Amino acid sequence: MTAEFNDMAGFRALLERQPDTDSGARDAAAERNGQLTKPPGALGRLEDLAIWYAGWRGTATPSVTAPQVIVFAGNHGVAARGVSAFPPEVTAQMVANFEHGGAAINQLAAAAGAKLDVHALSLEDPTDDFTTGPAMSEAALCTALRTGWEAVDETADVLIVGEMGIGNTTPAAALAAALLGGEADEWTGRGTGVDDAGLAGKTRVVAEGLRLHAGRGDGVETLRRLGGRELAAMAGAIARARSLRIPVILDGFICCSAALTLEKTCSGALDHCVAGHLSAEGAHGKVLAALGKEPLLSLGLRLGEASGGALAIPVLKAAVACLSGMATFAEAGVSDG
Ligand SMILES: O=C(O)c1ccc[n+]([C@@H]2O[C@H](COP(=O)([O-])O)[C@@H](O)[C@H]2O)c1
Ligand SMILES: Cc1cc2nc[nH]c2cc1C
Repeated sequence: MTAEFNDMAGFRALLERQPDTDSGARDAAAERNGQLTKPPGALGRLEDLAIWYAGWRGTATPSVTAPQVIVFAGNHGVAARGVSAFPPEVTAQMVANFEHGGAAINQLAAAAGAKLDVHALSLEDPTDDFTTGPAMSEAALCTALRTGWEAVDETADVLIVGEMGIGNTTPAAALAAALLGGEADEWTGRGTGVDDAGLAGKTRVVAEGLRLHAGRGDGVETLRRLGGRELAAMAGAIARARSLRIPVILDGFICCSAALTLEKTCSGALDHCVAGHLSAEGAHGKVLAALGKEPLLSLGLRLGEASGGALAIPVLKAAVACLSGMATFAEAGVSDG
């Protein structure tokens, strides 16, 4: 569907009038969970996960049958500053690889029974280098937000968003630093594998960006100044999923920094999201802590492209299958405690 906003003010207004969880369905799911044939709490975090999902889907006995994974790709002016171990042309090359089925996410999405969509955002036109000015105009930001918004399949029952963008751990670090505070070096890491000199240069680039843009506006304005097209598209898709009451599994550091811009614009904007995994990029854990989200998995991944989110789909499916499919003590004739 066509997005319901034309400018940043319209997007902010939309974030403020998003639907909330269905507390009746959530409470009914919690009630049902308490009657299932297991000691109380014995399924650990799977129980909270399934109850959370039930609330967003509006039923005490939901199912997960239509997961959608979307990978957004973008290029970054700041990549010219030598912040990545790989050259910018790899972004478009990897998009071709996604389209030919050769990337990790093709296998992970298929293994999880998810549909995979890929959206490349103006790869031939990188964002502006944020050390010299804002990364994007308002129009460019809104075009990217709308790409994300319109990419969400209304019939999906869980959404995973991820990204591909050489250099994008630099804007992700800059966004996290600008919105959460602290020095640049607390937020930069090796990304695709920069060496010590590369990491030092990347940290200087983030510090330059912070001097120019930190404290100049809310999450959406900071996204315009320090973000990138694929980050904005992820934010737009996360917001659209909320409007459709589609729960979201977040991916790694770049995905969560993009999501953070929504939370900083409108508190509670990520209530329909869970953290799929903990990335090996060190600052990811700090972003998740700031968001109050505990990752479902911790497998040492630092790939992006929605990989950690996709890996969490089977965990969600299993949690929801238990909630909806298990027998109660009464049904099974098992004595409760
Ligand atoms: O998801 C993560 O936590 C993650 C951590 C490190 C790297 N990446 C991926 O690597 C690329 C960014 O790394 P870099 O070094 O080019 O900034 C981008 O395509 C991301 O998908 C992703
Ligand atoms: C090869 C490659 C694949 C990726 N997938 C996500 N980010 C990536 C970065 C590189 C360099």
